[in-house]
Amino acid sequence: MIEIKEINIEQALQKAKTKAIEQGKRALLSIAEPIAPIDPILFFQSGSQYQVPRTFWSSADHDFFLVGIGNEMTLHANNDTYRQISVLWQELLEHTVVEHPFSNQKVGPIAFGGFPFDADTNQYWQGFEGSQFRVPRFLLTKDKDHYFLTINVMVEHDEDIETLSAQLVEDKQYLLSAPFHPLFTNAIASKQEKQTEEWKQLVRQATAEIRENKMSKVVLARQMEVTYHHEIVISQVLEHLRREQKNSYLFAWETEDACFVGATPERLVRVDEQHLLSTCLAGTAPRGESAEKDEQMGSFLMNDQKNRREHQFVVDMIQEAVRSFAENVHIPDEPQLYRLKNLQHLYTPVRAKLRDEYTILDVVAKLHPTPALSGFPRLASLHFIRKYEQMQRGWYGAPIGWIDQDFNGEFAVAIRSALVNKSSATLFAGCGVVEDSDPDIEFSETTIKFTPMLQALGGL
Ligand SMILES: C=C(O[C@H]1C=CC=C(C(=O)O)[C@@H]1O)C(=O)O
Ligand SMILES: [Mg+2]
Repeated sequence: MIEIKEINIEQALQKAKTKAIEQGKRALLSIAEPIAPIDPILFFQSGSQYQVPRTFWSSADHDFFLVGIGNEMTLHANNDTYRQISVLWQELLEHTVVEHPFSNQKVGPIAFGGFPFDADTNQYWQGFEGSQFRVPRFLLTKDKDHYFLTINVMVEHDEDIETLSAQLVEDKQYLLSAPFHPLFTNAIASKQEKQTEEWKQLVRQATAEIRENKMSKVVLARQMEVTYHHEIVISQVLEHLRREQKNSYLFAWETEDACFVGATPERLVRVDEQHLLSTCLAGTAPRGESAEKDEQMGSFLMNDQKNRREHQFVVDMIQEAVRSFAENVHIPDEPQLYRLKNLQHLYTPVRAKLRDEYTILDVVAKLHPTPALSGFPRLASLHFIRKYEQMQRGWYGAPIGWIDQDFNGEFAVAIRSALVNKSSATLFAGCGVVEDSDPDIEFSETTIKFTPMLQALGGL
């Protein structure tokens, strides 16, 4: 059995080598095969053995996972990031040999990555400069009950195929059969919310500027620093998030010494064969302790003018943007409730048919940042954030997701997240400030928004 697969890998490698010789440039080989069921988090954990960057993605219903081990190729763009990533991806695909028969599955060449919140500031986190998309060497796809392993490997014109093939088979076997390492709880050493009084003062300043008509809404973020007694184990964090944060995308993006990880409820856009799904998610209330209280909180949220306004800015903007490149746009008139473990939000789905001349990256470029993350109007609110917010957003609040070779894919907005660095973590939370925002209420809204990550990291 194994022998047959080895021969297949060798044959495929040979094909890629021939392409590399023909094109005078190394070629990417992408081969995929069905595999026995394996837990995506276990697969992610197995990758820690190799000290290579890992990536993790789960859809909000936790039915679809993409887990990457290693970094075979990075697409990196600093300027004109959306277009550049699109061009780099197309170029790479032209040098790719795809060997698998699964046309309806999300396997083969897939790039997973993110954009910075504000590409125009150059205030990046270390290791998260610009926009980066990664084609992992090993990619696990779990689509409901179907499991696949893709191997992506760059092949040189003079590649030693026998050696490379043996290495790939050995690594693959390790990754698919690694033992489960027991998880432990990260113990918290210290916790500090940054500049809380200054932050409330900034909310006051924002409401004042809104009343002066300088803008209508601005989303202000704050951060919390937490340190632990041990190095944080990302698979442990993901396991906790998978258990506790239903209705949320799970993501992790590792660099050499950091990891950006989170569980966000906010879809930016999904495109599947030009079927577009976007989401307006803004306006927040806590969950009630009893069913009755929860209902009360929900109906308060549905009827609260402040939250409805916060939400409507997002609906209006996304509606206008989607209409500019799609047909058959469907948007319900009224929002509904989107319930999470610690919070409930106002939610409006947007469905449309993307015109053929556009791809998901055009949509991301146009939608980000929505008024759920910057405010409205976009430029005035971004100006306020750039000038006054006392932190670097980096990839927080920015699009994170994946694209396949046909430009199908999905992007979430990276909120409810943390930047983890060995034994410390920076958590992020923001909220929409409108004319009648109360600084104390906005402050407690952001406090609740820290909770999911704080719990997952072991800090509560
Ligand atoms: C900016 C965040 O949330 C946004 C998404 C949903 C609801 C929001 C709100 O009600 O303020 C925010 O716009 C965050 O969680 O960091
Ligand atoms: Mg809010």
